[in-house]
Amino acid sequence: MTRYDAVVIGAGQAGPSVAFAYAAQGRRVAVVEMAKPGGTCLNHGCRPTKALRASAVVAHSARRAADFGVHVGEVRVDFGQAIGRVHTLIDGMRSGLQESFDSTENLDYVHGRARLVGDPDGREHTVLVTLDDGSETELTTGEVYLNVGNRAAIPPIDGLEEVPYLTEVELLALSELPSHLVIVGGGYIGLEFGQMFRRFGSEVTIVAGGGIASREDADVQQILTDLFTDEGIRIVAGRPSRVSGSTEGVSLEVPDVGTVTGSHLLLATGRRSNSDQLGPDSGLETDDHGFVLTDDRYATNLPGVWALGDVNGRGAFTHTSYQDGDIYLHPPRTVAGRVTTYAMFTDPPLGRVGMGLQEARDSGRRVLKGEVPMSSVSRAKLESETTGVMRVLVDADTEEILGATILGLQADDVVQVVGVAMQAGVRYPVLRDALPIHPTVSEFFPTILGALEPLD
Ligand SMILES: Cc1cc2nc3c(=O)[nH]c(=O)nc-3n(C[C@H](O)[C@H](O)[C@H](O)COP(=O)(O)OP(=O)(O)OC[C@H]3O[C@@H](n4cnc5c(N)ncnc54)[C@H](O)[C@@H]3O)c2cc1C
Ligand SMILES: NC(=O)c1ccc[n+]([C@@H]2O[C@H](COP(=O)([O-])OP(=O)(O)OC[C@H]3O[C@@H](n4cnc5c(N)ncnc54)[C@H](O)[C@@H]3O)[C@@H](O)[C@H]2O)c1
Repeated sequence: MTRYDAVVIGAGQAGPSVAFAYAAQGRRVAVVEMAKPGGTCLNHGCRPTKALRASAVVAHSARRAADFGVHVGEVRVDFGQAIGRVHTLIDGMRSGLQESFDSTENLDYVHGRARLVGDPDGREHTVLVTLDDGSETELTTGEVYLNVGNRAAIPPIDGLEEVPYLTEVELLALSELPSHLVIVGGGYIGLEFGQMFRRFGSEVTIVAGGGIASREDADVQQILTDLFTDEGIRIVAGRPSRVSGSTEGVSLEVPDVGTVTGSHLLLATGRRSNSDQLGPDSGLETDDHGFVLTDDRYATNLPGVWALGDVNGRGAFTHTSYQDGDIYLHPPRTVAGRVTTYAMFTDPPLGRVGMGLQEARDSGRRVLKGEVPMSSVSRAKLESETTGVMRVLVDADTEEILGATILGLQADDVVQVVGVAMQAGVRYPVLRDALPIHPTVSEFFPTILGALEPLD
């Protein structure tokens, strides 16, 4: 048994910063990680996918090069080389993080699966760690930081246990390009991977319950549907009822649609909390989805146990998880009132913050809407990237900015202008009257906010 001042479970986005800060203060800290340091984002999430996306964007640009007067000859994608580049980048980042753990005084990095036996009085919690050789070690502490994240949710489809299927983890481990990738799920993961693999040369079919990007405004769904269809991706609206093996690889029965076949099957139907990995004796209170309930400074129902990152259900992104650690380390900051800005990295990307159209209609407020199609934005025209729309919603009475939806060139960065304004509580005339740079996408905010109309 070893005693620590604090134990961090999960080396994802939030826990390491808490561990490094405590170790620097001379406190004795253990970080327990069952997989690889860096969690989902570094190993099979944001970073490898955005590195791979860069290859897909280059392939797409090369195919369009002649439109810009540049002649490159036949475009051939070497998937092995593209994924090799990803692994080199990620391996380098991961070893940098591992070195930081290994070289930090007062910090022990423990590789194993942790179970929590929470002390309801908060005096002494026990963390039981199953090590790689199957043995168990016991850590005791007065402070536990849970940073255990999420994993892919596997949908209940008949026959699934009899066919090989992939989540993002196995997809990113492939060294050969699938000839036909069937993706179940039309959310962020399904769309980002679907477009990339199509651009690498796979046939791609997306089977999406509720259609693609189903949480977004209807026009955004339509633009993305048209874009994906134009790129040769087949979109099937429905939920598979049965999966089986076929000569090609897999075969899915989709009610009212028929049979969909492909060589590989990727499941991207949402995430589930890893709180169950902490064992049955944690004593933690969770909601119906397994997210650990916390107050605005991440305290759980167990005194001396805090939950940071995806596992607290207050965000589902690397930036929200990382910021949880930062907020926790800087009292009296709290997560209350956080404005979450986020992006889906299709090409072009979708940038989002605050309300969409339906939420604004349902809000009971008097809402004004300003929008322009990307085809009117000079920068987009100059770069021949005119797909998309820019939209901002504001409250007619209070002049609050309620939300923005930007699908188009550089939307992942551009939307942050609105996100910062919302977080700062800026009223829309301030953004309308600010001086933007020409020719940028952001220069259209004054135009949009100068021509607001009532939301129908
Ligand atoms: C394909 C994909 C693409 C994504 N792209 C983006 C993006 O572009 N931008 C973005 O902001 N977000 C993106 N995300 C989401 C982002 O990766 C997560 O929101 C983020 O990683 C959450 O961080 P976290 O620290 O809360 O958890 P995680 O990063 O998941 O870390 C949790 C860690 O806890 C460990 N763990 C769990 N249980 C135990 C246990 N019992 N014992 C020991 N260790 C344990 C896990 O092994 C893991 O390493 C993407 C996700 C996926 C899957
Ligand atoms: N760019 C980013 O920030 C980024 C990228 C990827 C993932 N992520 C994070 O990961 C999370 C999970 O992404 P995701 O794409 O797996 O989930 P999601 O919740 O975004 O989308 C899942 C989709 O699958 C559909 N679906 C569910 N069950 C189905 C079934 N049985 N058959 C057919 N369709 C079904 C749903 O209708 C939904 O549209 C995101 O919410 C996000 O937080 C973020």
